[in-house]
Amino acid sequence: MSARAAASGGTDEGAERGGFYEALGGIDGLRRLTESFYVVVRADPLLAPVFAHFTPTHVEHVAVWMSEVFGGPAGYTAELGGHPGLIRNHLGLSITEEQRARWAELMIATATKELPDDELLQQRFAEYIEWGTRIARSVSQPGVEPGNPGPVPQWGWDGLKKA
Ligand code: HEM
Repeated sequence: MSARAAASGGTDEGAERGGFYEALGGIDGLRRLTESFYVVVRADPLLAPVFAHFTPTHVEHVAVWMSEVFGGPAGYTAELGGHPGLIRNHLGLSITEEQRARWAELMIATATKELPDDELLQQRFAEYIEWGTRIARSVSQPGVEPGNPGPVPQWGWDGLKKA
């Protein structure tokens, strides 16, 4: 194990692979992913009605959010309300488990087409999506008072980084 990995309590994996955000292809890679994803979502009978008020900025904002989560620039915190802003976007949507699971399934399937063909990268990305969609669903239920969710979560080669 490298000194850097040992110091952070992680494994060698991240230290040897470079940044997770860079490996994803940076903002361009994430824009390709979100653009493709929402084409599929809007053709999906279960999800199309959920995204009836869809706007093109939605695609860009999801790419900016993911960039920050995966170690890129902190644009969502700087300009789009940070973690509380992301939570606010989902309040009151009453996302069902079926809708959450479909969203996750379509995003993970799109990632296999649009993101690099790297097993660990695809696995960590899928884990983030399973984790993040559960939070989106949970805060979307009626009557939820979000409180302070803290800073934007950080996700990398070792999964969720401890704050
Ligand atoms: C990792 C999981 C998720 C992430 C990162 C995410 C990200 C985002 C972001 C960044 C926005 C704001 C877009 C904007 O500013 O226009 C947003 C809005 C929205 N999300 Fe999510 N989302 C997730 C999961 C879900 C799921 C599972 C659903 C439903 C099945 C969902 C439904 C929506 C809807 C309907 C909006 C638009 C709300 C509105 O503006 O009226 N999201 N999401």
